[in-house]
Amino acid sequence: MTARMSHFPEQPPASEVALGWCPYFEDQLAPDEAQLLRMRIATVHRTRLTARSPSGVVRLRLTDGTQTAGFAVGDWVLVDPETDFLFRRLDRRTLLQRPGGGERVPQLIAANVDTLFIVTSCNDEFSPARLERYLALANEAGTTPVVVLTKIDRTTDAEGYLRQTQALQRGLAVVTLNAKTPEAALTLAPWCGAGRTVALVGSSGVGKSTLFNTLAGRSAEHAQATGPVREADAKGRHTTTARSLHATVTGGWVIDTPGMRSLAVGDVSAGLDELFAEIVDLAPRCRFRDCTHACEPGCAVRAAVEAGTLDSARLDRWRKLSEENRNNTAVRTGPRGKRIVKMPSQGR
Ligand SMILES: Nc1nc2c(ncn2[C@@H]2O[C@H](COP(=O)(O)OP(=O)(O)OP(=O)(O)O)[C@@H](O)[C@H]2O)c(=O)[nH]1
Ligand SMILES: [Zn+2]
Repeated sequence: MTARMSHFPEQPPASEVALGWCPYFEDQLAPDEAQLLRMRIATVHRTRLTARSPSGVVRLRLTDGTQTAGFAVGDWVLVDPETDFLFRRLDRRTLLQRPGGGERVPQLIAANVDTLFIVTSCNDEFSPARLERYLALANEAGTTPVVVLTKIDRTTDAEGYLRQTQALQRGLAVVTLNAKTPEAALTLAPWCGAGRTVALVGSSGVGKSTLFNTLAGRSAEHAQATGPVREADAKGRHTTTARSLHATVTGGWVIDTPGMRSLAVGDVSAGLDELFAEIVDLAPRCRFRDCTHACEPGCAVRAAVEAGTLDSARLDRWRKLSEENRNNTAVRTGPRGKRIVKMPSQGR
């Protein structure tokens, strides 16, 4: 695969499909909605929304009482071509959000992200427990997690980090790279092709900004271009706004919002069953249906630990996360009718 480096400065997408439009959204259209523009939310502000289409970025006109907090960067919306009035938002394929406590509504971070790059380094920062929390978050949001192990140039044991990471979830994609080299964009290209949307999460200092600049085709000298840009609003005035939906050098999109960067590990944690599938699979073989795999006789999970086929540290981490999950479940209904499960913001 060859990276198209000509995307800098940012080109508008060639088509809606190149912007991420797919049958999932097409199927939601009523016959009389065919003439409406399909646009993707690029920025969300307190009182205004901007959206992107192959013809450029516009500030949407909103009917009185529209709550911008109900929109996320990456959302698909239908827009009146004559007036730029926002008609309606389409259902999301995936949603990353920070649950609000008590009466507070959840804060929407990014929608329709296909792949969540979970970034960590091949050094002391590496932590299976932290990665598992991010994996639970990605699973819950409906995005495909890919673990990106950076600073491969600083370790002699890249294989070891790779092996430990692959053991964390069945079928998990893991890549190793030096984020500072241009080849990093090629390594990530399989997830960043035309119409694909990605986002980056991870602790401070693991290389997210470096990777973002590589993906968006920005050299270190132009890195400040990731900050606020001046943009003409509907009345022609210039306002400062942080662009949040950026073209990648391989034809995809990378979402970068402040909320994305600080997405706390442990804000969300369903997706645990997908993460700990090997334990879920063993559980029906336990003598008791409600076995907690702690001290019950006839426990197939503990038998697997004794037989050496299941790591006891892994079982400990499963227990800890599941317990937190039970103690902190906020019973609410998610956007797709899914239960949203809240965990305390441990380790923040
Ligand atoms: N040697 C090496 N250095 C790297 C690599 N990735 C990042 N760095 C360096 O690590 C430091 C931190 O990288 P950033 O990209 O700023 O990390 P970040 O995750 O964006 O950090 P925050 O902005 O604090 O969240 C910088 O000095 C990078 O140049 C890598 O793969 N190899
Ligand atoms: Zn058991």
